[in-house]
Amino acid sequence: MPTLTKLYTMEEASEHNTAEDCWVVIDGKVYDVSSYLDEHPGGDDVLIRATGKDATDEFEDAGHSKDAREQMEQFCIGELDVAPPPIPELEIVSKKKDLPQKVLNFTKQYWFVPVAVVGISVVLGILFQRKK
Ligand code: HEM
Repeated sequence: MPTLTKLYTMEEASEHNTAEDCWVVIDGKVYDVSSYLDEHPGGDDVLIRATGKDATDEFEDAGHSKDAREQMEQFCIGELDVAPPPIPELEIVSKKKDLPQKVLNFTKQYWFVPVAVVGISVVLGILFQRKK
């Protein structure tokens, strides 16, 4: 049967940052080490200082033994929720929607072209009529 892993955000985990209630995040997993503070051979202060952030580097730097790594599993209470940030909504812009506005702008800009063509045609027409 699949086991459900509890997920915690870093914000949630970092709220547990005291000697009575101390969680650390190591390699994507969340550990409640409150009951272990007094027993930790490296001291309780290092654990309290390791709260509120990813303490993987500090944990690895201390060169923990295989024994220590096996021991830590009993304090694991869940995993870090690393949901990707939400993708900003894309605005769907319809090109067709802009078309009437574009036609209007074009017409406003070049209204004189058809007027000039008609004008010139009329003038030329009159001139031809006179020549006849
Ligand atoms: C559930 C988490 C942890 C467990 C079970 C644990 C366990 C242990 C154990 C058993 C030792 C003795 C040496 C060994 O066997 O490796 C130790 C030493 C030490 N630990 Fe941890 N530890 C934990 C987390 C951390 C974290 C997060 C840090 C650092 C921020 C840390 C820093 C140290 C240091 C500095 C030592 C002393 C090393 C030395 O004296 O050479 N530990 N730890």
